[in-house]
Amino acid sequence: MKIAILPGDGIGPEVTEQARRVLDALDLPKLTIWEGDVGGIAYKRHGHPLPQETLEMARAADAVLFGAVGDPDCDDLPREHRPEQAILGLRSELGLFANLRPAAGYPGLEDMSSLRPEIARGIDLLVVRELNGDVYFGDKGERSSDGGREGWDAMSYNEAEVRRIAHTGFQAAQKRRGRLTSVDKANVLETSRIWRETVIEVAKEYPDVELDHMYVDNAAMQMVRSPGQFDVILTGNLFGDILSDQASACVGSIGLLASASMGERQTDFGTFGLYEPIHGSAPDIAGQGKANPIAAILSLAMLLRHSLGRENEAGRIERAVAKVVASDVRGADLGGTASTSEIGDAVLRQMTALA
Ligand SMILES: NC(=O)C1=CN([C@@H]2O[C@H](COP(=O)(O)OP(=O)(O)OC[C@H]3O[C@@H](n4cnc5c(N)ncnc54)[C@H](O)[C@@H]3O)[C@@H](O)[C@H]2O)C=CC1
Ligand SMILES: CC(C)CC(=O)C(=O)O
Ligand SMILES: [Mg+2]
Repeated sequence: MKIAILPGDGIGPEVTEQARRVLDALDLPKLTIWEGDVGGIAYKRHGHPLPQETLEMARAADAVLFGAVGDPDCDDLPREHRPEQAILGLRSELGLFANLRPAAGYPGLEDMSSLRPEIARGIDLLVVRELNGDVYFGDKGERSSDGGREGWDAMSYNEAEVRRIAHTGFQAAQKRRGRLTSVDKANVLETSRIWRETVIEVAKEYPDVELDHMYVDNAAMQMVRSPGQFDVILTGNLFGDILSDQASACVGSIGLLASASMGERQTDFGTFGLYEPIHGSAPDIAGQGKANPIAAILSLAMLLRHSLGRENEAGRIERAVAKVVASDVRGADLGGTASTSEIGDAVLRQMTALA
């Protein structure tokens, strides 16, 4: 089993270090771990945010554990050299079109939700976000116009792209509570009209899944009004990016939500994937020991489950995390004083207790 760890920038290395401690504590046999540069640090060391060597390492692995990229020092670089291009490049080069972002409330954490506790208690949803298309990958540029400089980013989806992510969404709903909400903006966007019609076509293959459609503006409102109504949310790259950050505040903190990015490639142990917290490099708290490493640790659990077939270990990590989250060991994001490494220590202690 080969895991490539790409810590990246800002709090990326801080949270990834705690996930690495958890991985080491599992003492898995026949595991090889590689580490590579990505993002702003890679640009500074190698002149490119996604060096060829890093991409090849990711390709050769069974799974990638990713931290975060983004560095204010790089804000003025041309787009192709900015750190964020590295994660977009990995997602497209590795064919990772399906981004799974689970968001579920934790008993004992309702007080930290941005919602009233009785509303927060009902959250148990999965955002299935398309990851290889939409405005992030469309034609883009800058031109002069009568109104000064004009930027554009083309939004597009074709039927094949929608179909494959729709299958992921329906199959996820079958394994959960059998409900799928497709989120679009079909009242005004051509992209969304194709999206909606294609999802309706695919739905015929999943008669056991209850499908509904929601415009994204309403979905954002419903997410804070009554998030318990959602089971699986199927949506595009941009809307999924935004709604999943919003879901994290409903749960309690962006430092809690993990994600899996999957494609079609099978490994000897499962499906190849890249696993990362949903948050970014958080330059505002980087280097201060304030980052919550739970999202990175839960990303490792997803990696073990989906790419390495290690359900027992994944479950053990998740149970340990639930105990820590329900305890008084909380970071600043959850109103506490525990540092990044103290939260890591607490997870390791719970893992030992559960062994
Ligand atoms: N996949 C990736 O690598 C991503 C990279 N980014 C990049 O990260 C940089 C910062 O972006 P922002 O918009 O500020 O988003 P962000 O997610 O890095 O931070 C948003 C807010 O949440 C807080 N936060 C984030 N993670 C936390 C954690 N684990 N524990 C406690 N608090 C946490 C931050 O301190 C900040 O106040 C930018 O360069 C952005 O492009 C943003 C999102 C994803
Ligand atoms: C750098 C962004 C494209 C990534 C992001 O915000 C995300 O995937 O959540
Ligand atoms: Mg995001």
